[in-house]
Amino acid sequence: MPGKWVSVYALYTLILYPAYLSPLASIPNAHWSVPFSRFWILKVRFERRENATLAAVHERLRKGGKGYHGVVRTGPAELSVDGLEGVRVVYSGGGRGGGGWGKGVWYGVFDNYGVPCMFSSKNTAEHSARKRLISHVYSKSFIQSSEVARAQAKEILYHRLLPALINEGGADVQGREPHGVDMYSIFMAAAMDFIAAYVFGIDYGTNLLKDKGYRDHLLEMYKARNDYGIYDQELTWLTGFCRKIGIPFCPGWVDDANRELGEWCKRLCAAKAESSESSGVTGNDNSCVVWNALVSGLEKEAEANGKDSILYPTTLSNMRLSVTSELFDHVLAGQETSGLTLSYLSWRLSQSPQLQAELRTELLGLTPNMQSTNSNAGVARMPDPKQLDSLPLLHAVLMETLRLHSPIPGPQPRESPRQGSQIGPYTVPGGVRVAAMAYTLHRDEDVFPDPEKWDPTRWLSSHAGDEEIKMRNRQFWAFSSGGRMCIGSNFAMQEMKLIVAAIYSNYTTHIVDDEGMAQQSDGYTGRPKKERLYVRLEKVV
Ligand code: HEM
Repeated sequence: MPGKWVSVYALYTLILYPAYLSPLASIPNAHWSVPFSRFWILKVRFERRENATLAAVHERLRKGGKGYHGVVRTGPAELSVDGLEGVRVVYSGGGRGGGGWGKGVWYGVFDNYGVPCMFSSKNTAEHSARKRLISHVYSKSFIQSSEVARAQAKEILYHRLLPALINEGGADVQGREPHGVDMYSIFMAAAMDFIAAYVFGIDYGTNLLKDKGYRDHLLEMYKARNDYGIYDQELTWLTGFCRKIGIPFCPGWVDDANRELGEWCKRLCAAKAESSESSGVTGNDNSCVVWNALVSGLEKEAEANGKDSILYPTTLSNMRLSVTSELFDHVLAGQETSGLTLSYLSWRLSQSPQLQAELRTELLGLTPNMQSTNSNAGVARMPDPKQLDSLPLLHAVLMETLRLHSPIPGPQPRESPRQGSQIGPYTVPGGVRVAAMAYTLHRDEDVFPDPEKWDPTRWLSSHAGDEEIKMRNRQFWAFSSGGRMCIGSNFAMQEMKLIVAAIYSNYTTHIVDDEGMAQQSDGYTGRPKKERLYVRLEKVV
């Protein structure tokens, strides 16, 4: 008899409830099996085809018309949302139930040294307290007027980036045939040098543009870290269990790479901590803007609230590692995203000499412009950041690259608040994993016609109406949105514009070997298949 009741209970909990009675049962399924099991979505994820698959599901349902409200069920307690309404509810706390959409265990892999950083912190209130400490130094007005950021950019662009293009064989040098430079590697290095300088000061940051050997090693280690994170994110219980009983679930070299990267950042922090540099010296490229803001913010918080602070358990009680964990995240988050965007931008521009010529004309209108000529050789000329930011074509090529080749195209999962929420007509109970993707938002044909085409004119008022451009800006999601939106977006935009301006004011680029660039990986981050891009640089005179 008990066997009968067990069967009834199993039938109810495994079949009837999830498929017919759960509040999620009225949401269209991405696959018939999703109410009962995660098997389908895990398979799609591990085969690295989640973005394209979910985009096709949303597209099919949208075209079907009736009954589609931008929400698709992807697992027993998982949803995928597409469209601005879902994004507003999940990422900006709109709709019934308001805020409280937090991050779940999925982001635990971004804890460094076992200590959370802002990016991985789960509790919304704690996250806001962390963000408040440093968000001012990442604001657009602060960055545009920062003499420190300007001095650091000048050093990196003129004394590292432009020389590296020549040294690494990409640029014409009299008497030498250029064989092409790996711009992917160069851009990764430039992005790291920029963010590391802003965090630690120029001397205590990195110099990967010069140190190609360590750059290659670092990129290899980073790759290992990225490729295996998915196991911990999706099979958390299994990987935890395997660790407990001593069974390795990923190759030893992955753990070694993670450990070495962690030690590398600890060394950067230790060197900074031991330095005698005083904070905030105007115009001194050795000022460590983010370090100063974070450390002084935490010290003030400790003084004001001590053990009562919301940051005490995870951060103030373990200051040194917490600071290291936070800054480690900034340098890694700031490197790959900007490096990928610049690589795709350069790849696209290299296919269009005409567009390069138009961009150069625009760049040479800067006062001063960044062209180095025989008469101004060796003079580092820095444009006004506001003027640089207002160049329409430069902005358009960057926005279009971030749209079509978003460095984070994949799902950004959040957990519905305990009290539940409402997305469109659907009631979503607490604890459901819900995610939107830049990949689908950026391919909405109504907003971006012919979405697979890289077309910067979509962003130009000379080619598109004001309302169209406004609509595109609203749908643009490369940096996410709401309280957990990218803190580095303004820094990234300025740094990338400076790098593009420095290169394209002086060179025309031609593709030598772009194998793999067209195959951007399908996952949380989108990297080109071969992780390299060889171009030849021709000096413009
Ligand atoms: C092209 C450049 C960049 C892109 C496209 C980008 C994109 C993003 C996205 C989509 C998120 C949200 C991810 C999620 O919630 O899963 C994010 C968060 C974040 N990004 Fe960026 N990012 C860029 C550059 C940077 C830079 C330069 C920094 C350096 C500080 C940075 C630091 C962060 C941090 C700390 C967060 C977590 C913010 C929070 O939780 O409040 N990013 N970024």
